Amino acid sequence: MDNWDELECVLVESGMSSWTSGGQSSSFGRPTDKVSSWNSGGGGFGGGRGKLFKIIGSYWGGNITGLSYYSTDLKFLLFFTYRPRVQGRWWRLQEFLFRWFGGSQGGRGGRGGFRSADSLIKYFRRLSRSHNLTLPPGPPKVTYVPEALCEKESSIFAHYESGINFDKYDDILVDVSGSNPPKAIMGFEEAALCESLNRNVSKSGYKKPTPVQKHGIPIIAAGRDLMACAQTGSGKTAAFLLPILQQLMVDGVAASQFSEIQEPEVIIVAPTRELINQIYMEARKFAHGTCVRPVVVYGGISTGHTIREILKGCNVLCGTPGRLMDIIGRGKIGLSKLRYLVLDEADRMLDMGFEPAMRKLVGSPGMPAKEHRQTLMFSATYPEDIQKLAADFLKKDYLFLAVGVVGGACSDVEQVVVQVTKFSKRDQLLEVLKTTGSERTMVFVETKRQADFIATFLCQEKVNTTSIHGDREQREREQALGDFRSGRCPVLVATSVAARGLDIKDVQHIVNFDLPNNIDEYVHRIGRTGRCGNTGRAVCFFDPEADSNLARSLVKVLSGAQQEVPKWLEEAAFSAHGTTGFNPGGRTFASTDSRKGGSFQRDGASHLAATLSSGADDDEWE
Ligand SMILES: Nc1ncnc2c1ncn2[C@@H]1O[C@H](COP(=O)(O)OP(=O)(O)OP(=O)(O)O)[C@@H](O)[C@H]1O
Repeated sequence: MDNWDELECVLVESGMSSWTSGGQSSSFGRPTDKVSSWNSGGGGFGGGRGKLFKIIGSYWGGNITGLSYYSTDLKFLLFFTYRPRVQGRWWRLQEFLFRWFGGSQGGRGGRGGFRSADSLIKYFRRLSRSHNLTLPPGPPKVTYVPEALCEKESSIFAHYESGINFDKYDDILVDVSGSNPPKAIMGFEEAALCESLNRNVSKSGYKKPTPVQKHGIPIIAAGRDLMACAQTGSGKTAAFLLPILQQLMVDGVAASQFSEIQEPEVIIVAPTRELINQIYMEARKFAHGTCVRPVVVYGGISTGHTIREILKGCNVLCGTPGRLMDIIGRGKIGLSKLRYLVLDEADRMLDMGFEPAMRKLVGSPGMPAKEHRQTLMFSATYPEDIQKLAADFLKKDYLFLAVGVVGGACSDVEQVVVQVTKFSKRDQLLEVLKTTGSERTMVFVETKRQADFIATFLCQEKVNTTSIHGDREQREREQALGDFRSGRCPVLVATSVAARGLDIKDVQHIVNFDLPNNIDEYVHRIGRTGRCGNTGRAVCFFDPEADSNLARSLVKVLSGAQQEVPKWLEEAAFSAHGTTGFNPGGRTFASTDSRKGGSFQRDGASHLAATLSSGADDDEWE
């Protein structure tokens, strides 16, 4: 039952016919006859009462991925969600059931009378116990092992050049709040890095630090906790890796190859497999030729392989939350030596989906209390409610570093908003792609199904396209990213799984085919281009029927990044009620540290609503 540790199940009485016929019409999705690869063996699972369950298909709606089981005796549907607490699906499932059973939204009648989703769930739990149901076996073992990495220096230090606007970083306003911040450095030489780190920095093509590095490196080196916010593509990764590696070098760590339990000094977490892998590659690059050994763990690859890698020695453990907690739970990782905990894309790591996992991580046996470790958080966006929550993880005197406007889009990205209708989008996408030619373009859509659909459509139109989303196997995801990086497929259709952190050379265009529900997600998506002083272009399809809730925040992001705001969008914004607020600071820089109660205002409840309704992305994340 190992794989089902985090699993919850619920029974839904009757309603079978509507499900099998696909007639269910909840806004949360609909059942399909798609059966996940690991359960395609069909039904006949032995339940508490023998042959009770038969798989009728996998339920994957907009927000939940789960499985449906049908009990012929009991006339029940049984839903499972895989690692729901980690991935935030559980809440959605509750909400779905609540509505379905006559909760706040009325719904399908059914039992009704439940005062809360909680009481509904309690009822299902009791029901499940009274029928002595047992869970089916978990998914089969994942056997995928990624190709061994190339050890050639030319590959380790491969990088792209910073762009013409790199020096413009010097003009960005920076605000450090909190007591006694250390002085910023002006060049890498002031960072007092050891020889091997200095060598690796210059082999990476870094000549001078970006603002987040100028301020972040001395703050971390001074042992302070940090919440840092800087625009996409401005070098946050090196801002935390360099001072951490430097300290490890000073203290002289060496990964032990002979221990059954590895005790890393550093844990870095990030929300997606591809991003954590990229952070690992950066750590490997900067640690090249030193005694520090980084290791990466994430879902979709063989656990045995992962454990073998860890047991070769591990100082810096990079992981996605699910696999990280799994490995810690298996007793392969001891936490007592941990000195640094880094949350990249920290606002994502602390929102509804991941917060429980992060709390579990910091509450794990042996994990040093926050007073005895250094906790570092980085992102380009920081909703105020998340900032408040983040403070739980940080020492009281943490520093808040804001480079530019918190949540602001990178001004090196030209943003164009095009008014569309649901039905004109595909043709308009083809029009856009005619102008981009073979230049690398990422097309963001809202659901996995849509990603498959659009990728297939583009292939039929003879556009070399690949796709990445959470339903693809890890091997396929890596292949897709590889094909896109190499230019074999210059168009990548992606869900929000690729919105954050990915740093891919020469991505010149972003198309928001579907707008996300959350403006922060938009900022991250368009930040896949215009990185490190380079310029890029982002086209956004705006369907007034579907996207009006984003109009106001979009106008604010556009004007904050000195972009042209179309008149029709301004009008739409004027008449619409935005679901998400956005720092209206725009031209004048304003303090954005929530402790100051500064001018940065976001309606906490509405952010929550936006997070909860944020499309299909939740089961995309690790
Ligand atoms: N000082 C520097 N000089 C030159 N290149 C740099 C420097 N710092 C970082 N880079 C490069 O800039 C690119 C973007 O850096 P990075 O991925 O760390 O940005 P980020 O701020 O984490 O972005 P995101 O918010 O999208 O995660 C990388 O290719 C990185 O190697």
